[in-house]
Amino acid sequence: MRSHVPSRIAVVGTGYVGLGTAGLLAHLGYRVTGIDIDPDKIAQLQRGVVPIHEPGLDLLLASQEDRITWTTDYQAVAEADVIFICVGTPPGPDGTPDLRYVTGAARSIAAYLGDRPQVIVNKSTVPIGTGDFLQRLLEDHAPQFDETRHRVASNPEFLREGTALADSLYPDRIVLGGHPEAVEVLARLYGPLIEQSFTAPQGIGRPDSYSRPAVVRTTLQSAEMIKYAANAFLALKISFANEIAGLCERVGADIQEVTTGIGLDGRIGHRFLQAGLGWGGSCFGKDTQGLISAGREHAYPMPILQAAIDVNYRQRNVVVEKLLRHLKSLKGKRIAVLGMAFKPNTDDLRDAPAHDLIARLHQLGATVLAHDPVAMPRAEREWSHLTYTAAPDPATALRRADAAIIATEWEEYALLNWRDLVGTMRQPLVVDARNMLRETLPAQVEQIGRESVQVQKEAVLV
Ligand SMILES: NC(=O)c1ccc[n+]([C@@H]2O[C@H](COP(=O)([O-])OP(=O)(O)OC[C@H]3O[C@@H](n4cnc5c(N)ncnc54)[C@H](O)[C@@H]3O)[C@@H](O)[C@H]2O)c1
Ligand SMILES: O=c1ccn([C@@H]2O[C@H](COP(=O)(O)OP(=O)(O)O[C@H]3O[C@H](CO)[C@@H](O)[C@H](O)[C@H]3O)[C@@H](O)[C@H]2O)c(=O)[nH]1
Repeated sequence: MRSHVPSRIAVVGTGYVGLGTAGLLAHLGYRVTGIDIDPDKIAQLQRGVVPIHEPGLDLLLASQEDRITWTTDYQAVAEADVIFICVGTPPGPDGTPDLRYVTGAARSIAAYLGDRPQVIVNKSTVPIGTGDFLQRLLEDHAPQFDETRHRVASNPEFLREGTALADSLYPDRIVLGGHPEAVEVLARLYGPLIEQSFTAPQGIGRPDSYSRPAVVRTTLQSAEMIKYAANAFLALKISFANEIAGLCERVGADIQEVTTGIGLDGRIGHRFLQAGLGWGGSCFGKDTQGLISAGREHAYPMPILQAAIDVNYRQRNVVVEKLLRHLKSLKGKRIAVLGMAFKPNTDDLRDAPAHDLIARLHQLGATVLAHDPVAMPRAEREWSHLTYTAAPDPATALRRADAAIIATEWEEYALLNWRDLVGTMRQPLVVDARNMLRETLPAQVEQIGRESVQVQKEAVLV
């Protein structure tokens, strides 16, 4: 295989990563086929309906409709120069990533590999060694397999939900692992991204300070490890902030001031030090567990990561403890939960802290009214096992509530007229579990890692 110039791309799996990848590559000028085994999802995409909430994605995909085809048929693999695997790798019961979707996708790809140079790229987050496993699987199952033509590569994805497009268009780095020829094909594919020579899509302009991504050319194993280690480190940083926050509350320090103070050290930085309800989502929990399970396989305990996980899930109880301190018992109490998605600007509910919060409040006898600006329809489908009443708006959730909990820092919650809304509550108690409120409230306001603010004090929360 010599490093050919790619033009046709197949993207296998049309979730958050697959849709982002398809939109990005089409925007860079490639012809893209998005393949998924879920016929409903493909039917929606064919009708121009984007099945997830991701700001700007619908506009981007609509602008590229001439370059992207959506299908359940793997036939397009035969014509593709580069095939991206973007399927899910959910955790199994012991935290080990379940590779059944990667294996399924690889077998389907194998059946259609052509007699031309092709790079098969893993974008899914996979255990270290999966690239080699994929190579062997293709060798065993692809009738046309030829290792001089067909190469496996790893190109981990670093996008965040809610800011997926900006993260994809203006990444800090592009990691390319595998045989140097395959890496070169991918470097050519990403040429316009590396050079930043594309026109910014509508509404997603280049950030002022941004210049170009770094390109990391490495082995399959190191690329796979970079992805896990990056997520583990970010998760660790958040748990560190939350652990320090707990002590701040006990010694009279203020976590917001403390993280500002430590973040100013260039070696530490401000990002991912926001204390609160802890991390959720489909990645941090899964990938920290995935790394620990890789360690277990090699009889290598990873106590720092285990501690980060323990601190994270303990954080979900901190909020309930704060409520109990004020209300004594939650039996018969009416509690408003604002925010259900694991973070703002997404409707993703995977491992969302609000889930555990709602379950615990109900278990303790409370009546829960929950609201989210976009995730409620999805919660109706995915959280049918939980007991709560969906509130059509924050005002309805707060009316006659004994307490309110802000579980997700949606901008619209910061913009609410809290003074008036607090007046409609049965008791003026707000647990701001994301430390987002900035105004003086006629209420008892509890934040994380900061002194609780009393009604009488009318203090300004900064
Ligand atoms: N969500 C994120 O923000 C994010 C960011 C970086 C990396 N990742 C990683 O990327 C991978 C995908 O994550 P996601 O959140 O996009 O997943 P997702 O669950 O949203 O989507 C996965 C898609 O793959 C499809 N699929 C499953 N088996 C298939 C097959 N054999 N052929 C074709 N399609 C198939 C599913 O129907 C689904 O639409 C995971 O490994 C994840 O850890 C996710
Ligand atoms: O200072 C912080 C930053 C984040 N969070 C929480 O952490 C979780 C994850 O947030 P974020 O990382 O912004 O979103 P994800 O979409 O989960 O993105 C992470 O996981 C993806 C999947 O692997 C990676 O691609 C990204 O680089 C990585 O940031 C959310 O619940 C946030 O509320 C905090 O509590 N404090």
